[in-house]
Amino acid sequence: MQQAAPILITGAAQRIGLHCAKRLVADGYSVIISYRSEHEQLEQLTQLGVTCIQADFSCEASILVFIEQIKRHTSNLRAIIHNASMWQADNHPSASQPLSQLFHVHMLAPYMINLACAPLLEQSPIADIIHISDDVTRRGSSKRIAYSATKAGMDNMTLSFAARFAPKIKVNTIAPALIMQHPSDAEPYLQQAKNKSVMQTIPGPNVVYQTIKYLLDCPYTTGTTLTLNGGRHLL
Ligand SMILES: NC(=O)C1=CN([C@@H]2O[C@H](COP(=O)(O)OP(=O)(O)OC[C@H]3O[C@@H](n4cnc5c(N)ncnc54)[C@H](OP(=O)(O)O)[C@@H]3O)[C@@H](O)[C@H]2O)C=CC1
Ligand SMILES: Nc1nc2c(c(=O)[nH]1)N=C([C@H](O)[C@@H](O)CO)CN2
Repeated sequence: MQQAAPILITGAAQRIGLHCAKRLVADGYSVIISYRSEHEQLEQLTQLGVTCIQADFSCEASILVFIEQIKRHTSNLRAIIHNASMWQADNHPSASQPLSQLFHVHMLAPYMINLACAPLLEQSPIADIIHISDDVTRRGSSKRIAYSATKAGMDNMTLSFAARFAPKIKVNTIAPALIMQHPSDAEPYLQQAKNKSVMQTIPGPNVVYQTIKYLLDCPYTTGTTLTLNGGRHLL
């Protein structure tokens, strides 16, 4: 009897991806994650039965290696969630480095993985690709031009892949604003961030999981961006 098709979530050894991987396991899904660097949570994920595959998407060759590892591990997939990301500023000695690095992780890796793994998704009666983008693409970012531009490229890929893969595979974007803080974030920064939305809160990672579950469960939503920004666009 074929095992339930796993869900692949990239960059899930910490923070939002880790929370969503654990919730997917708790909800009965088989889960594969990618991770770039070692995290203490990897042992707990492994004990939960999660397959953890090391991958650095900053070069094409390592993306290809990762794809081969996925194909060796499973012949089918329920969903792919492209969560891996760097919140990188533009102030780098090499002018090209931020855009090149962020292009690889936010666009080239999802593009290559989607094309190569579509046949695995098509083995599932219902299949999803979810790009985790950022609400910042609505306005751009003066300090993170490369980050915002490559996330916008991811948004556009949602439209193209949704048209290409329908009706077997749904393709959607989740566009969060501030979801969870960093340990280094000071209270004045956090209060300033809360004031940027009418909801005046930092919701935590479960709102992303709730949105993922909606997309997994809804058979009719594709080519859509679901915004999780507390109403920032209203201010
Ligand atoms: N946190 C928030 O408030 C918001 C998050 N988002 C988006 O939500 C998603 C999850 O956010 P968050 O959990 O904070 O993300 P993180 O910044 O924690 O990044 C998630 C993972 O991506 C991995 N990663 C980074 N670069 C690469 C690479 N080149 N190859 C492979 N993996 C890589 C990191 O690995 P490593 O641990 O080795 O660095 C990290 O574990 C992201 O796409 C983010 O852009 C959008 C808006 C707000
Ligand atoms: N890869 C990441 N992208 C983003 C992060 C993050 O921590 N990692 N955080 C944000 C927040 O909205 C920003 O306010 C800083 O926490 C945006 N994207």
